[in-house]
Amino acid sequence: MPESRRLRRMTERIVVVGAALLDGGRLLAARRSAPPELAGRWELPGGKVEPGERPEAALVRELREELGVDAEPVERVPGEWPLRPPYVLQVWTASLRPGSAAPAPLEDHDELRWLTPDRIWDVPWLDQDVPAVREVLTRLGTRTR
Ligand SMILES: Nc1nc2c([nH]c(=O)n2[C@H]2C[C@H](O)[C@@H](COP(=O)(O)OP(=O)(O)OP(=O)(O)O)O2)c(=O)[nH]1
Repeated sequence: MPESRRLRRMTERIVVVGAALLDGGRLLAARRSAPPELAGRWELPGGKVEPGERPEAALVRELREELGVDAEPVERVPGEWPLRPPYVLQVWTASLRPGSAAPAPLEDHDELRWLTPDRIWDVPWLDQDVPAVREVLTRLGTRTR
């Protein structure tokens, strides 16, 4: 690992952006296919913010790579949730831009599901995502679309 990256890891937290992708009051959940310890559990699609990258830009990039969609970040969901150090999860609500393809599980996931608020807990979310999803849920139907 380059020295700059090593130092960054020692001294800083690295943000993972998760997208609360919303459509018609439903939230998109994605089932991880890897690594083995996370496979089968559900998460908010997204990924690591690269050095120098704005989190909103990382979110748009990750959703294009993982789901093949053209997404627009809407607003930050307040809070920050610890993952395996040095990672922390931050969440933005997002919507599909007009003309975007429908989400498809292109990489990292093997199933996607649009969940209505009453169905949010039907899937086994990653333990570390539960508080973030709970926060998203409180905003569904109020601050969204
Ligand atoms: N995307 C995402 N990652 C999560 C969530 N919850 C959680 O613990 N993680 C973990 C899984 C991974 O260890 C890390 C994010 O890695 P990733 O594999 O999704 O991101 P990436 O595409 O940038 O990764 P990489 O393969 O380039 O290293 O955060 C979540 O809700 N969304």
